[in-house]
Amino acid sequence: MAVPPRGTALEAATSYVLGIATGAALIPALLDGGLLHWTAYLVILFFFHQVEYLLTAAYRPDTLSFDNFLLNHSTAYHAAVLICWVEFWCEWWLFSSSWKRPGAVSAIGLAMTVGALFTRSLAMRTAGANFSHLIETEKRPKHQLVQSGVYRYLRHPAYFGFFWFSVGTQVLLVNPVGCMLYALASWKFFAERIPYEEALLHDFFPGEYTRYCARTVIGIPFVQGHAARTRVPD
Ligand SMILES: C[S@@+](CC[C@H](N)C(=O)[O-])C[C@H]1O[C@@H](n2cnc3c(N)ncnc32)[C@H](O)[C@@H]1O
Repeated sequence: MAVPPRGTALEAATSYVLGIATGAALIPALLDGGLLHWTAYLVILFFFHQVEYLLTAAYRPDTLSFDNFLLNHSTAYHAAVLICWVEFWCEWWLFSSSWKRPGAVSAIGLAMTVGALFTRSLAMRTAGANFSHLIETEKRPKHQLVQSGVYRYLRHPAYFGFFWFSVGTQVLLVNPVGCMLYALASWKFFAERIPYEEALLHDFFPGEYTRYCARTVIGIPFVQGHAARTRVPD
């Protein structure tokens, strides 16, 4: 089958059709096997990656590429996904009749992933053209500091959504090892990325970003922002 060119609407449409067709074919068999949580995980993961691409296509078509699916962003991500799949299937094989079954824990995980996906999508929509998957190191003339909507309360709603989504997927799968691994790996990633991004934003919007930081929270436990470089004007 011919592969559509990268970064085009045809590519997005093809992946949608393939994803939905494959998913639709698998879902009845998975549900018959009592794998409601695994099915929900696959569906929500599919939507997560699609939404990343489609919102970039809508608001930042200038940066659009296959990378915006966030499928190939790091080896660590692929390793984490592999470990969580291995954990799920080993535990399912051993404990499918007891604690590994879908129940209250997976319902909490599902609520976490849906809430986190919603928050991240809302952030991308609110930030619009000011959002980019790669941190911009030069201020574009049209770059404005977004302080409305979900950014009124959360300083990094997209990162907040990503962090809780990643942990939520492991709660949904009732993966104790995956929960710890994803929480630690995501935490480390954002504990390094957020201060770096904030240092740049202090430079882009001197004073204004400091005042904005003072009235907003990050929402990822124990992650600190970057202290202001400039004095807050009186
Ligand atoms: C991947 S986006 C993440 C945005 C934000 N940290 C969040 O979690 O919602 C990274 C880009 O967003 C920009 N950015 C972050 N916060 C912003 C804000 N409040 N207003 C405008 N641009 C922002 C940064 O300059 C960076 O290039």
